[in-house]
Amino acid sequence: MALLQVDKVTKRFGGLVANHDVSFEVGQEEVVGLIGPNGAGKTTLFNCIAGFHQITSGRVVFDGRDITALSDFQVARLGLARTFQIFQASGDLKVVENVMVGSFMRTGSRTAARKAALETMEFLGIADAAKAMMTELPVAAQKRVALATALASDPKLILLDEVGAGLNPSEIEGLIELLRRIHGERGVALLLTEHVLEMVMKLSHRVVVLESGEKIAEGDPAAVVKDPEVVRAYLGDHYVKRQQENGDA
Ligand SMILES: Nc1ncnc2c1ncn2[C@@H]1O[C@H](COP(=O)(O)OP(=O)(O)OP(=O)(O)O)[C@@H](O)[C@H]1O
Repeated sequence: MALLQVDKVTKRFGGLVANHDVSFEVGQEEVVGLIGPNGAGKTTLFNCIAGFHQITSGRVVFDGRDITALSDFQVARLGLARTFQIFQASGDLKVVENVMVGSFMRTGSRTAARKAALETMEFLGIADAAKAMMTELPVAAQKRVALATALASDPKLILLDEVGAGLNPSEIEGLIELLRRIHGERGVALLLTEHVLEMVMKLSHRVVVLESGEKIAEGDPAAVVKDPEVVRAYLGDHYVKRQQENGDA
């Protein structure tokens, strides 16, 4: 059985339908990309899955359990972690204290939470920054702290909301490597929404495409980016032309 089942999810805000009848699955240890133009409904769908929004209709099943009616906190406790588009770390806290917010999902002990946070930071190569204040870190390091906070909760699945935004090409490469390690060495499944297509293409086993709240395509990343419907709705002809010039198509 799939780790995550999104089953005919619809989310309305008053008269606006942000997600309409969206269904897809994420397998155990799979990496799935969720792409689409601005306003397509990607973040809303994340919020529906993670228990931040009450969905209008449909069902979300995680690890064999119907989580549709659960709160964000209950969902996180079951092993479904997320990062936010804008990282809401507290600037008043040290880096390690931010990461402990994640480890407190698993333990009530401050000592154990601190130990788990430090181990996770070691794994992600940011142990040196443990005592720094969040505000002292550059953007790329803050993204790693966001990942560490999610990973410290010992999740089965992490939802990544535009973690590549604001990073330069070499920082993107570093992030891709890190996500590969989180997936490969920790066996964590990933669902990522991302406008940095290179990340989606390099990491995903499968891609789901949303437009105006509806799923318009799903499949192998290389095939999906050639789908005429996806080109029309999201990528544009210039993307296909550039790929052809690079000999990738
Ligand atoms: N809390 C809300 N109340 C009302 N409308 C909302 C709310 N959140 C999102 N929307 C609307 O739902 C639609 C989908 O927005 P959403 O942020 O999910 O898209 P997105 O695909 O994540 O976009 P982007 O790529 O720009 O982040 C938009 O029309 C947006 O204005």
